[in-house]
Amino acid sequence: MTGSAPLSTPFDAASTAAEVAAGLDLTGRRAVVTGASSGIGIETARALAAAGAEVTLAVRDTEAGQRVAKEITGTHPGARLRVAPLDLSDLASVASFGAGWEGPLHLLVNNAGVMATPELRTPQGWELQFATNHLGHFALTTALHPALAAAGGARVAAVSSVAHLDAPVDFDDLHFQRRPYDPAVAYGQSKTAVVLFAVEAARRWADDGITVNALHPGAILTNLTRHYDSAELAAAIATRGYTFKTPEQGAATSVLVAASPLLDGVTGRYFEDCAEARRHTPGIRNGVADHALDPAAASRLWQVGLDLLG
Ligand SMILES: NC(=O)c1ccc[n+]([C@@H]2O[C@H](COP(=O)([O-])OP(=O)(O)OC[C@H]3O[C@@H](n4cnc5c(N)ncnc54)[C@H](O)[C@@H]3O)[C@@H](O)[C@H]2O)c1
Repeated sequence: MTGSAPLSTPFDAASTAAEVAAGLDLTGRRAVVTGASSGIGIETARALAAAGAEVTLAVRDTEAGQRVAKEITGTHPGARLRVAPLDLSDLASVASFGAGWEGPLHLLVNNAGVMATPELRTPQGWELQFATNHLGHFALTTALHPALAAAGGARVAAVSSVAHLDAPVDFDDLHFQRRPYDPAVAYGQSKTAVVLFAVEAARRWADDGITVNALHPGAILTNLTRHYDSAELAAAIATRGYTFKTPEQGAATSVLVAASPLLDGVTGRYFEDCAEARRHTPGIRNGVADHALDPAAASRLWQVGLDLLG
């Protein structure tokens, strides 16, 4: 993030993934979309495939992934889709996905996520939202780094959330062993970690030609919110001044960040509604928190990830 005005594009909150992808020719590009069996991930994969990319749907449930691949091929008969198993909360599964990847990878969309799940921890005892939303994607992206570097000009889109505004990373209690568990704070912390990951990866991988940006897709009714009380959710959305988008609109910023030439060379930034977000000011609808762009926290989190993953 520079001191200059935030980067804008001809697209906005109402734009759809198809509109952002229109005119793009991604023929010959290989893309991975995590969590592409549901919600925003489906529409991200659809738009990238429609633009000619070969898209791997990296999913926990491969039967669901196959159903989505079939449905996308129905709407776009030329779509080139693969389905591969990936469970981000299981490091062996992430390692297996990374080891199985052959050749360059041009576009990686770290889209999968969980929110306020009934299960709170992984078998290692890690807080599940942090482990899935951040650590799993950290492990995946670092495992795929050679493939990204080999692509020349690869892009990583890291799907965060406006919820990052609610919680910096608490380095003294990442897994809620000292403080009472609060699912919303845990989700917010995990999404701050996603932005910090983008900041640090952008810095580390600039010489490899890899750009890494984070984004908030908007508020979209998907399976994500199924563990949440709907009245509580609607109130939280209204308090923030948001209205709901469709999944097609929700995928627009992911497609912009992953593939649009409008963002060539742009790295380490945070986008929302198809534009770079302003620094957050309390009381104003959107923005990115200072705690999510802090280079010292980004560097520290990277080391924490390496230590946790061994
Ligand atoms: N829907 C919203 O309002 C909203 C708002 C802000 C951010 N987001 C973010 O957008 C992304 C997509 O969310 P969505 O709304 O489409 O939700 P969704 O629940 O419809 O999709 C999430 C996907 O992630 C997958 N996933 C969950 N845990 C996984 C794991 N351990 N390994 C692999 N895949 C896993 C799910 O199977 C699903 O396919 C998430 O990162 C979410 O946090 C969503």
